[in-house]
Amino acid sequence: MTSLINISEVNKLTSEQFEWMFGNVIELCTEAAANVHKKIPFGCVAEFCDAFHQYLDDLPMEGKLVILKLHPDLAGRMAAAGQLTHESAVEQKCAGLNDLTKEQRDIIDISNERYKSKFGFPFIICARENKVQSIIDGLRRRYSNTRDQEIATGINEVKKICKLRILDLVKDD
Ligand SMILES: NC(=O)N[C@H]1NC(=O)NC1=O
Repeated sequence: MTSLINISEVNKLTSEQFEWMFGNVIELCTEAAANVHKKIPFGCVAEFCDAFHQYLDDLPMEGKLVILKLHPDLAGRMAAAGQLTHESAVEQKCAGLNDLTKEQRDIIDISNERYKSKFGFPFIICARENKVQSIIDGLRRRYSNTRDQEIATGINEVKKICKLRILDLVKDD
């Protein structure tokens, strides 16, 4: 477990150090960290989170789609092959996705594929704020949304994931 660093220490990081530390607060998106580094100094953690959220809001539609597509499926092939990022692996375990029954695994597999073929990007939900049943319910419920609604919902979930990842790394002074 990494120890938390203060926001005033964050403000002193070089861009290389900053990208190393925050390059995965948005899954596999070091570009977000490079962009946010240009905005230092930050007064508090909330302001720091807002800068990442603003980065997401400012992306054009195509950029938002790239972000959504950088996420692995929940309980998908990458998880089975042990190829998740450390953060994603911890989050998926926390939601109980490592202990699925055969029936739950089949439902999630089929629902993930159905979702991806309708929308063209993976179903994204903040795993740490959910458990297996609410993930299955979300997969069912959100499938009937429009693509625009799901892009907005997916980005909103990325924001929640991002905030929790930041809170694992940074504290106020
Ligand atoms: N597909 C998906 O939601 N993946 C993400 N969710 C989460 O909490 N961590 C992830 O990698």
